[in-house]
Amino acid sequence: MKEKLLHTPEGVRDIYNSECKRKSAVEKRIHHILELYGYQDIETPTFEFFDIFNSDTGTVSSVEMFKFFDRNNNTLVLRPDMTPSIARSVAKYYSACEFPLRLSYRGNTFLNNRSYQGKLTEKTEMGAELINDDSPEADAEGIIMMIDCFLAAGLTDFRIDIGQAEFYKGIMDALEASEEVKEQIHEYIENKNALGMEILLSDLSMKDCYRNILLEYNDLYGDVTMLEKAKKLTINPRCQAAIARLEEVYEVLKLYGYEKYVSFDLGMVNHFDYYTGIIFRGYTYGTGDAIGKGGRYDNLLAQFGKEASASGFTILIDDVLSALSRQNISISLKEYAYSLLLYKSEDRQNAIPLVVKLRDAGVRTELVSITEGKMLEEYLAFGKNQGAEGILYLDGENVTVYDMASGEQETKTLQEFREEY
Ligand SMILES: N[C@@H](Cc1c[nH]c[nH+]1)C(=O)O
Repeated sequence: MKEKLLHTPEGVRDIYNSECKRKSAVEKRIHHILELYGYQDIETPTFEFFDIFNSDTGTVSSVEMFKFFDRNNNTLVLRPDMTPSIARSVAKYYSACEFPLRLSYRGNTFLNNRSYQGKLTEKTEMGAELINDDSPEADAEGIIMMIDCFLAAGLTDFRIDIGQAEFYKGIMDALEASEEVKEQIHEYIENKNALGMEILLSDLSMKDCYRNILLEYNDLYGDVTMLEKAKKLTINPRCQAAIARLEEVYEVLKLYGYEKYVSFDLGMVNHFDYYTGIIFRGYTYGTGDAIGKGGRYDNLLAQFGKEASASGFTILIDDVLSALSRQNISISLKEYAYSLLLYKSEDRQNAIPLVVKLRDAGVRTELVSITEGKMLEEYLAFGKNQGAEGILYLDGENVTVYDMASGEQETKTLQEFREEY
């Protein structure tokens, strides 16, 4: 029975000790980037009414959500996606604002999928949304920030793939085919199944320009030169405009010197229906799935009563962390330098002013009273395991400093020690 009490449900887990420290360090760095671009923090609730995420929103499908009821029988869901919550909140609190609004967030999202290959159903996301700006610069800003966030986290080898929801929609809306056929086409594009597409199209009559583009879909991937090729394949004005937009975004990326990080993928299929323009995903080695996702969603806020353009992205923090460990990239925890101050209860009147002084000086210090019957060595081992860089031991009028990295120790009088800090 006791043993069972120690388990967590499938798909969720504890994050503790050094892993938790690494996670906080990465979050801190990413947050710094979001702040540098002028984004302001916002918090929304962990659960919301089901309607915020219903099928009109175009987010995760209903079966993938954790649902429950409140005492008035309203259906609630653990948020599966941060973006609709931000859209709801903006429509409510910034309804009259017409200027660019930059909001950033950190929060956990929940997907009720079968957890396979150790995939988690609870994920920590950090992201940013830019509302009331429909410019190519705004599209580019999300991509540029995602790159800066990856760099700040310590990744060096990553790639951002950029697609266009409008390009795909341009073709699909112009295509005279049944919904069933369109769904099949969607699936073949998503799975990059060129043979399936060829067989499907051989039985269908359609304009050559659409047939050609569907047959070439798998090859609509690569650097900016691929866009030239795609432009020649279609005269559809929506598709042309969609490509022109990508070219404009590319120009902005070049001004930042960030074009080296990006590739274009017109075969990228929206994972959410709310996207209306550019879509992008960040990939690195050591994780199969994207570690960052984003795009433009100009119709979502209208669902909550505010007509406003919007774009943004999110970074999957847990996946960034596992990529960093698989790539053997260590995260310096220097900014988290910390120590333990050990004292015996009879020295409390000296220990408290001392710990206050240390904290005032910016040293992160845990105050630990030594339990009778326990050995100092046991505490030193515990502190080392906790990642403490230094341990102080207050014993009457003396303070001994143990340097955990070098193993050296030095004893000073309390007076001498106070004068140093
Ligand atoms: N919420 C999206 C990412 C995003 C943020 N803003 C725009 N898109 C996702 O989870 O995939």
